[in-house]
Amino acid sequence: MAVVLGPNRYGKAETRVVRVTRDGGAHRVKDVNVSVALSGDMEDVHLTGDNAAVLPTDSQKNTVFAFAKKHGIAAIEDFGLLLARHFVDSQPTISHARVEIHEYGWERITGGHSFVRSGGEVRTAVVHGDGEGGGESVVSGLRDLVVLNSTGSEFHGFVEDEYTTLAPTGDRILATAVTAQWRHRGTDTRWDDSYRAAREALLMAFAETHSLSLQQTLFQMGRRVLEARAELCEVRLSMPNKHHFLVDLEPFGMDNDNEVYFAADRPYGLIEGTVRADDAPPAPAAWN
Ligand SMILES: O=c1[nH]c(=O)c2[nH]c(=O)[nH]c2[nH]1
Repeated sequence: MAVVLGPNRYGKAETRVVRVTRDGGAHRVKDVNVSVALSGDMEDVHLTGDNAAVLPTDSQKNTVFAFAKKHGIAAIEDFGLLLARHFVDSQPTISHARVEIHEYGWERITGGHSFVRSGGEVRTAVVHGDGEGGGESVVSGLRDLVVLNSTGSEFHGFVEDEYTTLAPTGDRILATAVTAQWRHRGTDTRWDDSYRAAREALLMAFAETHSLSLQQTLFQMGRRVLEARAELCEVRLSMPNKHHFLVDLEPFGMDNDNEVYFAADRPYGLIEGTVRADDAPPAPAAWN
């Protein structure tokens, strides 16, 4: 039996960078978490310990900080593309770069330099690049977008076996924390506009769908994003069903007309799916 090296990659994960841009007294803050993973000519380092092809992960981290200073951080997709191109184009031993960036939003409170962390959600981007002339792909998205409908949600007509105790309902709370990724057809995109519109489409679809299941809501959310944005071709959604159970108040002589709920944190149903345009090109590296 011969033993061979399989697919591999390496890089500095989770470099946390805060970039302050000072326009006079009005500051702007970009708060990001950058993970780089490089691959290429890495047989020797694994098989013999020869590091001649290895750009240290420490240098990768330093590059992230230096690029934040030199180029600033515009849309995280732009910053990811800059870094991916740099690593592949400057290093003969590196043929592919993956850069994943998470962004934490800050809103100005008052004056020029006081901020409050906005929402709980995190904006995400994954960029893959093979260097100049090679393929590039971008997947954008968000995590932890927490939403709740206090009515407009039903769940009934489901399978009932000998273990089913769930009562059908015509009116329940529907709540979830959306993780979504959407893939771009190309890289010539106004990333911030695209992100804002996709996020808005997700929210509007969640709010406006009279839901018969979280699965149905999921499909409507993905569909709305694709219908709103021609530059996008596929949406992947992962949504925990954050169950809210009506509390039995009868022992206290009170009724409960959908007013008092117990918000359970676990277990939760986990509803996941992708919604695709029927002309979507084959999925690129950033998607998988
Ligand atoms: O929207 C729902 N989908 C399910 O598949 C499911 N299963 C369950 O117990 N409650 C729910 N709700």
